[in-house]
Amino acid sequence: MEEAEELNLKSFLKWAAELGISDSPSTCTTQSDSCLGKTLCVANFPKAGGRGLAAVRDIKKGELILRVPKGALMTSQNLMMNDVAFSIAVKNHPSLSSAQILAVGLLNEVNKGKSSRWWPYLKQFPRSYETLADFGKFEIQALQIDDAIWAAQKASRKAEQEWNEVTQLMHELKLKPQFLALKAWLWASGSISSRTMHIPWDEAGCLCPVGDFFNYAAPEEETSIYEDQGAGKPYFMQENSTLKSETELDSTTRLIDAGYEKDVSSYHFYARRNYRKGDQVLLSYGTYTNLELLQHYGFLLTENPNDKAFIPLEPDMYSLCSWDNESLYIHPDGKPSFALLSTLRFWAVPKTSRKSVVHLVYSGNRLSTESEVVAMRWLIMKCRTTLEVLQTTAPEDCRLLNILYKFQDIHKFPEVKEIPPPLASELCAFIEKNKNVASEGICSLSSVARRSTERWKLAILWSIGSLGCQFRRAYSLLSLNDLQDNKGARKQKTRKGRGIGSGKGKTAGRGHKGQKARGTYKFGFEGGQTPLRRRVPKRGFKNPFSLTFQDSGAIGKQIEDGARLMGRGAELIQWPIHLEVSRVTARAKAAVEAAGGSVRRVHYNKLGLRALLKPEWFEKKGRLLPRPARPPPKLKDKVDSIGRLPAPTKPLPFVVEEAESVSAAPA
Ligand SMILES: C[S@@+](CC[C@H](N)C(=O)[O-])C[C@H]1O[C@@H](n2cnc3c(N)ncnc32)[C@H](O)[C@@H]1O
Repeated sequence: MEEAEELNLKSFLKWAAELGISDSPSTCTTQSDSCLGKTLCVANFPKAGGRGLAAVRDIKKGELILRVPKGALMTSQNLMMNDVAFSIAVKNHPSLSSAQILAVGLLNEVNKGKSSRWWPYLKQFPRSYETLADFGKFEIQALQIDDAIWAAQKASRKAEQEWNEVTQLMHELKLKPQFLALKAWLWASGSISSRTMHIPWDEAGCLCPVGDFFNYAAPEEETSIYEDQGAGKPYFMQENSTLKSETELDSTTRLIDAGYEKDVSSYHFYARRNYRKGDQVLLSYGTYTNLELLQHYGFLLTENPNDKAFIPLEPDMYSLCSWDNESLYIHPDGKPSFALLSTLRFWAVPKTSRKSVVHLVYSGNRLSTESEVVAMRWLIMKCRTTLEVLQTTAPEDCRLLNILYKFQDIHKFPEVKEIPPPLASELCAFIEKNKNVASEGICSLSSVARRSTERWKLAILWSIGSLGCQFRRAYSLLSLNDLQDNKGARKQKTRKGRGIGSGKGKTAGRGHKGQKARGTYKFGFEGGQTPLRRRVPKRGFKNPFSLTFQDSGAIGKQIEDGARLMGRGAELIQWPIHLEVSRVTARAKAAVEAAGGSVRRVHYNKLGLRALLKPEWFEKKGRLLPRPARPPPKLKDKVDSIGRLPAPTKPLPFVVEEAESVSAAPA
């Protein structure tokens, strides 16, 4: 820092301390020489915003690091209160916006020079800005992309129009001729655009001494959630929002890093994260794309997580899209936004099936690999055509950037042959127009030309860094598992035996006669050799005549081949009971007979058992009940009688009639 600048800064910090600005609000600093030094100090960060504020000690997240009282804020209200002439003049121009009034008020104070109470502060303002409104025609064209060119043209048109609107007021205030010029107006409106902070009572905001020394860092994710809800503005920048007091929000849950606090009538700045001694302390002005940063603040971030490259759709796609154009963009990593992706997925499915997939698309689902590939191919093609229409390629832009850096660093002009052809004519014209040749033949750039190169560099940086990267990254959207064959790369399957015209119609490529021509053979046939099922010896035996009896405790379970009475619990039988079962064990029989009862082994075959247990089945089918089957000779000794069908309703007459029934049974 030069000596004069250092002195100016010193006197500014003293002036600020007198107004009550302090970086240690909790300690009393009435007679201090500087408002800074306890928590923050002014430092230079060439790679991150130039002049900024650094931590002089370790700072914890959420700590209050700077307090600016209301009286120290430069607002239209404040300016009018201290200048009656300005206040009267403004009242005669009710159509002016609050930002215009603040900008005129700023010029009015500059016009007063040293007699202005804000003079120490005004000397800290930059001499010029690089916002889009300051871009000349040449620099605007260097942006290359239509949207950006249009935004820059609109910004400079708006600035000119606002200047025309305030000229009358500036004349009434009798400003010096240099402050009536467009250049002065651009400076004033650039200051308002890039240095003001939000206050709830004035849309134009306020100029906040020392507070406007904080450089910018993009908001972190949790902050942006809240910002999204406020349509792109951080919470503290939204209208009607008053900052919650320190007591309402504890330091760790604080969502914002600066804001006006009504209850203490001051602007407060909080640390958004932990800082080590010497770190630059940064502030989030809001969520901005690089083009918006360029438009409002005149700088770009090399890594901006909030950057967007907007994608215009084809006319037929807009009818399928319910999102506004603002949400159709590519992220810095090249991935499409949710709105863009779902619109493309919807467009990629055939018209007839769109109705059935609409809910899937809007819940973020992939529909099919084919539609995904179609959507991504369209996006890649769009990015490619956007890049192809640019006048210069990325490597050419990089070369040009190098040349422009050389301009400033060593004041040496490149040989024309070093310059890539598409740029040569522009660059040569620029050099010719702007070079100053000193007596020894050494060339240098005028200060105007140097500022112009600054903006030119920003325009190129934007087009290669911000926009180009996103479009180029979009190429890598397709992953390996999305790959598929080109059309025609797969041969159609030969359809055999479908007409002689195909050449494979008559014998279908199988030749004449024989097993191969007929082509059908038994399952397991191995061409005549001993088949596997005969080569391997049999193991085990399954008796197809075996019967499975449930034991008599299984009454209620499904009975398969009959019921067998077992001896378990035989001691419990104390009354005479007469039983018919399929089989009985000796112990069970002895127990039943000991109690005076009897057990008889009755033979039913499977069908008979079914008729015994489920006679209704036969009735339902309209079939007659079968006749009871006789036991096979092998089982003759194992049964006492054949069963009876239908099921007996009365107890069997034992003892006397038994002999008769046996003799009546067929042999
Ligand atoms: C509120 S002022 C911050 C202090 C400013 N550096 C100064 O010296 O007065 C905003 C301006 O600082 C610069 N700036 C802030 N953050 C920046 C960053 N991260 N990278 C580059 N420039 C930045 C831009 O020129 C912007 O217009």
